[in-house]
Amino acid sequence: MSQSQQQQAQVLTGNLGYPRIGAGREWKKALESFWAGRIDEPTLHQELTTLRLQDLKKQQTQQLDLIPVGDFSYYDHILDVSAMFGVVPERFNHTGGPVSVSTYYAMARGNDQATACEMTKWLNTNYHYIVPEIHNDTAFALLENKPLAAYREAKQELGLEGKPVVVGPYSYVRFAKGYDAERFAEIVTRLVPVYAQLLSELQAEGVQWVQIDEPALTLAVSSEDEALLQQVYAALAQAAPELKLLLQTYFESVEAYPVVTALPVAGIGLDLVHGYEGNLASLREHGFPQDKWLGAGVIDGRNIWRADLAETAKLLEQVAEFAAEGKLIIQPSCSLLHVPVTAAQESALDPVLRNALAFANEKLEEIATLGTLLSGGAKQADQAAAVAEATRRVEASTEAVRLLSESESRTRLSGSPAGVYADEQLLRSASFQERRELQQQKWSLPLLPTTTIGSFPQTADVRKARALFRKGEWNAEQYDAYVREQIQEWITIQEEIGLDVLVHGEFERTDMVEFFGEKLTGFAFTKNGWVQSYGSRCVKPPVIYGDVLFNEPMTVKETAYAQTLTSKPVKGMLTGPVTILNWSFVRSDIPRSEVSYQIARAIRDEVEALEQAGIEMIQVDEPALREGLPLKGSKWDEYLQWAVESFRLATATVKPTTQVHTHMCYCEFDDIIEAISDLDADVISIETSRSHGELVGSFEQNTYDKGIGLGVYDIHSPRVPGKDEMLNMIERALQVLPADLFWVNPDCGLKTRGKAEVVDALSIMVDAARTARERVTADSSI
Ligand SMILES: CN1c2c(nc(N)[nH]c2=O)NC[C@@H]1CNc1ccc(C(=O)N[C@@H](CCC(=O)N[C@@H](CCC(=O)N[C@@H](CCC(=O)O)C(=O)O)C(=O)O)C(=O)O)cc1
Ligand SMILES: N[C@@H](CCS)C(=O)O
Ligand SMILES: [Zn+2]
Repeated sequence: MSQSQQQQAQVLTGNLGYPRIGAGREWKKALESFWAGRIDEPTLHQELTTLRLQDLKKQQTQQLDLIPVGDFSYYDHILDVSAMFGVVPERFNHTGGPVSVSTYYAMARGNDQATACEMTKWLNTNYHYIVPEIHNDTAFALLENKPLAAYREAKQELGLEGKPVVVGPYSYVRFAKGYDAERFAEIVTRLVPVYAQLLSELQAEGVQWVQIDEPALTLAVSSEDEALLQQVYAALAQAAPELKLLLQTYFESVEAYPVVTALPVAGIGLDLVHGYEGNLASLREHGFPQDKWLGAGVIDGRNIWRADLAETAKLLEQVAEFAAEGKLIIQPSCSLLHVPVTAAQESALDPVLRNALAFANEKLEEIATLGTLLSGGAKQADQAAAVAEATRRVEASTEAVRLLSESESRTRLSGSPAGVYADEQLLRSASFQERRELQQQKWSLPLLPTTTIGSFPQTADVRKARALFRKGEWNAEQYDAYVREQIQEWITIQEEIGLDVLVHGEFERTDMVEFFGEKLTGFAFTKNGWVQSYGSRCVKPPVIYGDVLFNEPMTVKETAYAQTLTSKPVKGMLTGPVTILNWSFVRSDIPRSEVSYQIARAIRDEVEALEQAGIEMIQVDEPALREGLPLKGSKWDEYLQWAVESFRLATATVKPTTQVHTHMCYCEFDDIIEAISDLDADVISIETSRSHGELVGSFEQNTYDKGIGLGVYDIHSPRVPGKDEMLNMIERALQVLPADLFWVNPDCGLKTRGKAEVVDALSIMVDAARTARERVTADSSI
């Protein structure tokens, strides 16, 4: 939109963040080439600059008023803030000045000298950020002004008046670790001058709008924090009075709404999709300040369905009532980092479904259309017709998708209606104590049994084999034979290493969710619907558009084959219903709980099929159970009830001697320990090592009374830890947990690692477990 049009417009349009991976995952390829030494640093900069500018040009074509700059990253945007403010842990030996690319990547991935910084889930998403390590006395300094550099580049190269984006001080410190909770306000206050400098430099450059992301404002905000926020934002407003600060919240409704909306900023961004009820209730109860812009997040940044633009326009009109004339910004509900780049490449998809999809680019089109519609003007009739047409298309495609799904499932989905399951479907037939004895007799495992989490390296070779199969150059027999070879090789390796419970290695799987989705009814798959999960690792979430149904056994062939190769137990490996749900793009016409129960019934069929095939140790992974936890505590009980019930529905019908395992990673466990215990799994393996043993602490305060494996080494780093390091982890855990319930395992699956490092690390792990075993046995015989 031109400057003069903008002046006349009654509303602005904006974006909050754009996927950084590129439509063809160019970003991932550039990063991985650099890490592998295939390209040098100048080439990395060049390739990422090209991509960054392309992304901005794409947004420019939509003629949005507020286009974010500085949201692009070389790895993670929280790590960018840490690098920018000199929050570099001592072990990386940073001696001042801007953080180098090698130190930046060492913080993210670790190197020979130093372990990586911890990584954890970004609120309730499948995106993982690098956790800032802040100590009580950390000194902050603005080592470089990244948003300013991004703004200058966009202006020089594209003539774009960008909107720099930065995570705000309150959220940055809340999502950091390493300081005492009572020092929180002091640390945030210490950061203020640095933010003030950053903003005043932007102001001096002539920047108009700055987006400050404060998603932590959707979490519980204490009264002390309210006072802190007032001080912080007063200081920032004073430092850069000419800047228009857009205080952006997302993923839920704002807490402390009256305080937040009274902060001295130019605009407040609200999520009107995932925070719809709460934010609308606050708008109704408290109104909206007439001196501020209201950023209306009406286009869903977390799902991939086209918006019903007529409905959205109605919502916008309703919301516009609260804002002063001409002070509305139409936006996505959050950054578009969480959706794929474009649906335009999905030509292989059923046209019915393809028509129903909107990825990042299509969402920006939707925003632009809404902007034109709400801005009025001479072409309003044309625009209304365009919106009506878009709406008709959505309605038609939604109806078509429903019919498509129903025709597949109508005759097959029978039994209890979702959510109403009898106890025999949800409860194991014996208590954990009874099962434990029976299982000990059956399995005769040594004290501190060793195992892994499921996957072994998905090498280039494994991926190539799958690609050949997909392209039709290999037939199913050739591909199966290749997978069997891999299984055989790794069963031998596991036996040689001396692990107690083996796995088949998951070589046949692209991804732990996509693989199951491909075999169930109700799922569709994109070709290029990639989303960043962490660093250069991407996932392609399946699309659940219909009722989910089991068709035929999905994992029995490979698992049973692996079991024929060894006398040691082979653990079956499944993904749990809540994780399949949370890592998919889910239909929005029925409650998520219902979809979860549908998946649970399908997984139960698989659990039973494995058991019938003689696989009597079965792991049902639920790494996304915690991620799905609502951000508001008031919504936890409802979620946990159906999430736990789904897991039990999937697993409870097995024999008492069948050992059910589960696994979780990348998350805090303290606050859901009770729910984890309610899953009634016989053994849980969890990630611990990247949090440097802190998680063990959460078990100190809680009495978890079932089998538990605490990860003893970080699988995200190529670094192979020494035996003493692992032994320390084990012995630290044994101070808290009874030895006869304790298992020894890595943090998570090993699919991202190379063969040599896995063999080394697991051999050391088994050695460490043996030593720990000897010590425990010696101690107990004294
Ligand atoms: C445990 N984790 C998972 C999360 N979410 C999931 N949905 N799945 C998970 O496992 N969230 C939390 C963590 C995040 N961890 C990871 C770990 C590893 C990855 C990863 O390795 N991603 C791969 C993509 C995996 C995949 O689908 N591979 C396909 C190959 C796809 C591909 O690249 N094809 C090529 C062509 C290949 C050729 O011709 O040679 C192409 O399209 O260009 C496969 O195996 O077949 C990644 O590469 O990023 C993700 C999350
Ligand atoms: N079984 C899976 C769990 C990842 S969370 C794996 O090993 O990759
Ligand atoms: Zn895991």
